[in-house]
Amino acid sequence: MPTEHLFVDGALAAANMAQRIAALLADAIAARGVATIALSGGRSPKPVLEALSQVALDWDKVIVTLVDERWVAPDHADSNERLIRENLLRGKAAAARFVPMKNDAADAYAGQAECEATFAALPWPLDIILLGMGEDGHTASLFPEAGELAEGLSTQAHVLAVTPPAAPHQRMSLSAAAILASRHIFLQIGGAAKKAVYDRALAGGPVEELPIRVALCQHGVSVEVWISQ
Ligand SMILES: O=C1O[C@H](COP(=O)(O)O)[C@@H](O)[C@H](O)[C@H]1O
Repeated sequence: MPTEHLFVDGALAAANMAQRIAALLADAIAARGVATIALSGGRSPKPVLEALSQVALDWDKVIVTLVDERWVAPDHADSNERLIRENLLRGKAAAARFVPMKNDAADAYAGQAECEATFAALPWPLDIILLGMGEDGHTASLFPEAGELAEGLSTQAHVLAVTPPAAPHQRMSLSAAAILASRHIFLQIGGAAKKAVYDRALAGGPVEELPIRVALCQHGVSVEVWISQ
């Protein structure tokens, strides 16, 4: 069972979560000299990224990367890299090393081999993976009904290119195996609709129906779920 943190206020959840993440990053630096965190994009992480950017930490020893990316230019409004650069990699956190998923390939499929080489060179297991979840139960870019879902759930590669069935842009996503090659998984759940999906995912069923079950229905990695209204 995941550990649940319940908040009525999203800002309070973000502030507490940032402190918890910073403490784990500091522990990792103390233990191994380096800390690694892979972050989600979308709307949910912005407040926690802003809070984290103001925390005092040996940020020059922190590697920041993504759990998924939309295959758009890094200055595009939908770019997850842009979200991280604008909200986390500033202030105290400006010294962190950012490893992008997006490269210069024309599409995500053409960029997959280079991205895999980049991710294979990271120090696994990653210390923290911060997941989001869509109301369709997708996490990272492991979408229900995507043509690449079976591959994403079974491959031992770190990343794969994905075409979402009902969302814009080709994606690059961590595989299920890479998500579970981590020391701590955090999941952000905001609002009643996502909470209902989360409850359904916890109740059990096929991972293909709600891919967030990759993180929730396993016993190898500790999972903290941060829930706000
Ligand atoms: O497309 C994506 O969606 C999920 C959820 O995003 P949110 O806007 O509902 O928070 C996100 O976790 C993922 O990284 C992103 O690429």
